[in-house]
Amino acid sequence: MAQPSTPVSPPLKDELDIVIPTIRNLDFLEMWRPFFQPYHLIIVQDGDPSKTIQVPDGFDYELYNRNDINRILGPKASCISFKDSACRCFGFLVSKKKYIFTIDDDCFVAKDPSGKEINALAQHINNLLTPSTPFFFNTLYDPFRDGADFVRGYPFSLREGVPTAISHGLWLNIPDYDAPTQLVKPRERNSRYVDAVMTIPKGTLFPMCGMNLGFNRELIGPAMYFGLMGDGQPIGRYDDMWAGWCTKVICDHLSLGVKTGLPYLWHSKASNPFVNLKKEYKGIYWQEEIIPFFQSLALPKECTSVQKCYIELSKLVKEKLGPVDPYFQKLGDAMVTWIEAWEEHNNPPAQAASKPEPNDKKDKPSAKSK
Ligand SMILES: O=c1ccn([C@@H]2O[C@H](COP(=O)(O)OP(=O)(O)O[C@H]3O[C@@H](CO)[C@H](O)[C@H]3O)[C@@H](O)[C@H]2O)c(=O)[nH]1
Ligand SMILES: [Mn+2]
Repeated sequence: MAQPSTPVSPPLKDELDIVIPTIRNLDFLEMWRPFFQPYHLIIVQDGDPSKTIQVPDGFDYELYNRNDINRILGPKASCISFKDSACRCFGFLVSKKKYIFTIDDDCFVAKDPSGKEINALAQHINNLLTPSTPFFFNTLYDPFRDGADFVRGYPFSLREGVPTAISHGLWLNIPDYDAPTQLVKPRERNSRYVDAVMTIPKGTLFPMCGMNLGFNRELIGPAMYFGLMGDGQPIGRYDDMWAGWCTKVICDHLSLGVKTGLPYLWHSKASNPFVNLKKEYKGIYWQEEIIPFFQSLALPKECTSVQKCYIELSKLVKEKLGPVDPYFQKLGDAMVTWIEAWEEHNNPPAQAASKPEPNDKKDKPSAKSK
């Protein structure tokens, strides 16, 4: 007699949080319910904290607004952006899980060329649980994928690969273009589905987009700071780019891997290119100085942890980019504040026996699932 099959637990069910920055409603979750419902959500509500964001029933979540961020971080809340999707990194900081998947609230389930709905989360998990190959490019792309392998001439000494820290997914429909490109190509849509995952080679930077992103929080979390953007800042929409450049140079230094390609999701909403231009324009010319800075960066061998790398990076940002604009002095300081906040919430000093238990009411979210 056939044995009843034991239900298979969703992969990393208790080891992964889904972080969503939002200024809108969260109806998009209905389409993701089959894939997301087993997982815990961390919702970072940006903008007016007095606004109530409805979370569809049946999801396990905690929701933080700006009042929570200020209460939980105190003065260190100054490093968390306001009125920019950069606020999502607060969710990375308060998570207690090993893995993070972050997604924008205008991103939906896409279909692959066969018409099958894509479980983007499962693909990110697979990307993160299989090694990367940053030191030698495999021309058949991801060698750890079913039906592929290392090609002839690939050194056997390199075939073990390295741990994967980041999985960068892509988008059908509205591509993540900058404002000038959006302005000249307002109707361009991405319909090209490229069935590939590849490791971004060591020494190569890339424009990391935050709308469909997975990462191993234990390997690279302290460097996933999305910078000072939005309200009160001279720049916006470079949050994920900044985090991508910082994390990539640190991954290269620590021999960790970054993958890009599958999974795709369906990006539905084109933000206003004129508004975006106002947010981006300084970044468009600053990056001509920022990229050579990251490309020429050499972190000392004494930097053996992400935190040490990041603190060293913050010093170099102030020293080398400070002359570009005083903003980078502020950003360098905010990078240090971020690490201090990260350590406070993730590696607190052992509580002396005599000290009272910390009042964890302080760290409670505004709202959470029933
Ligand atoms: O002030 C804000 C604005 C938006 N959000 C939330 O952030 C994401 C992305 O917002 P949106 O989809 O409107 O913007 P896009 O231009 O498509 O975003 C791309 O640019 C990057 C911006 O840095 C972003 O990562 C890319 O996807 C949504 O969830 C909004 O609700 C916010 O929190 N605060
Ligand atoms: Mn969007």
